Amino acid sequence: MDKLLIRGGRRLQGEVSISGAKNAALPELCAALLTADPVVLANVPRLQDVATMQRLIANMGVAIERQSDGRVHVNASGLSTPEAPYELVKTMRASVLALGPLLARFGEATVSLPGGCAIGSRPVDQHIKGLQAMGAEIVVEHGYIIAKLPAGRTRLRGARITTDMVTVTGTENFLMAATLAEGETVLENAAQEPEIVDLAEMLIAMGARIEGHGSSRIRIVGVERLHGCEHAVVADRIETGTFLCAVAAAGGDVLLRHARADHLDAVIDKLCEAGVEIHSEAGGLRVRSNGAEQLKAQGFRTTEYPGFPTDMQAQFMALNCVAQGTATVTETIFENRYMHVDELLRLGARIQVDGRVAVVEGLAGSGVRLSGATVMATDLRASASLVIAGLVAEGETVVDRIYHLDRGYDCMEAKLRGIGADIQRI
Ligand SMILES: CC(=O)N[C@H]1[C@@H](OP(=O)(O)OP(=O)(O)OC[C@H]2O[C@@H](n3ccc(=O)[nH]c3=O)[C@H](O)[C@@H]2O)O[C@H](CO)[C@@H](O)[C@@H]1O
Ligand SMILES: C=C(OP(=O)(O)O)C(=O)O
Repeated sequence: MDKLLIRGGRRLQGEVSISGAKNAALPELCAALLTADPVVLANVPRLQDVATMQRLIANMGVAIERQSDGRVHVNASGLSTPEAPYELVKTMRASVLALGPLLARFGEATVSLPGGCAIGSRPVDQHIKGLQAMGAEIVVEHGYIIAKLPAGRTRLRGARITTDMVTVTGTENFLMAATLAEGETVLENAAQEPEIVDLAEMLIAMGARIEGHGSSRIRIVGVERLHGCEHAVVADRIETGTFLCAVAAAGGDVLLRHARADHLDAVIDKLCEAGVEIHSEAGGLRVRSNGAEQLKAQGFRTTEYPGFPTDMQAQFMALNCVAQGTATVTETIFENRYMHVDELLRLGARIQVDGRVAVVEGLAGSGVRLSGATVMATDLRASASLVIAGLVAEGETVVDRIYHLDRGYDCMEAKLRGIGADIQRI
């Protein structure tokens, strides 16, 4: 099983190319199931979840092929099996995104309850409730969501859907399902993440009638059919934020090519308050830092977009561990997203967790540094936080179970090595 060996203490210098967003590419691959025409997705990141989604879609009888230039061609004209079996979805939350498109185009879908990061119980009750409001008959049996249209109906019907909480993949499922439904669907309390906007733009390019994406109220008027399109996946704001934290902690001067500051305001504001220099320039985002010793730890509270993303909580916490002062972090989205804390403690971090609140006492100025050790990745962003900690720890850090990291980062260690980190896969 692969591990990462990191020798800490190197400054980071040069350029990194930010890949397409995992959390946009995955729904967009599912959106290709909504049409029998060819769809081409460009800027698709090379990562395990995308490979899993490709297998899942191919298993339905769909032609799907990745080209060497990062384009993925999908042709769902021959889709024969509207099913997502457990074996293929157990590692990936986003597999639930097959439900809306399959139901909308074929009137039936059988999708295993999804896996993904074990950061909370992560039910899909809102997805089911919303699709039921659109006329689907749904039962959950033997670990599968089995959905179909009632006898005599060929299309979902538009509905007003108000979810109990803001849900990203829930909003994406309803958005995709509603494009082919009869009549108007209004999504209240919709997620506003850039990945939702990117998906909506792709659907509009396929002929969908959508307005309000990027706000909490999205209106969709269903059409009878969608056509093919070519769409480029938006840059990954979480990969961007991860590299910003890595450079902030290790110190250095790096250009993040293709990165978009406008999708990461909450994180960039905190990094600037900490003392990191970040500005947009031709081709991307420039980050400069004199290293964590010079930075001030920052408190934050994770919330839905445009607030501080839960997917950046672990990486920013690693930075706080080595900065000056004490900071309070509150995780409001997932009830079990502090699994990196025990591993950071193994490296010598000072963190106390009480429920959803973590108090981090930064080591800068204390005369003590993080010291390299063997740690275990427990989920995707936890893995990234351990890599950041390893970049600044004294001596060697070995991060075990990096299959979590490979789920969601495109060649992370190669990109870090390219800017001077001493990191290798063993
Ligand atoms: C593939 C993908 O895009 N994953 C992202 C997506 O996950 P995902 O879409 O799974 O997260 P949600 O936005 O749905 O979850 C938000 C909260 O709502 C709860 N909930 C959600 C749906 C539901 O039916 N019932 C329910 O109780 C969840 O348990 C969680 O506490 O958004 C999360 C929040 O920004 C990110 O951390 C994930 O990276
Ligand atoms: C939690 C994440 O992914 P997933 O929803 O796919 O588990 C993530 O991307 O940080």
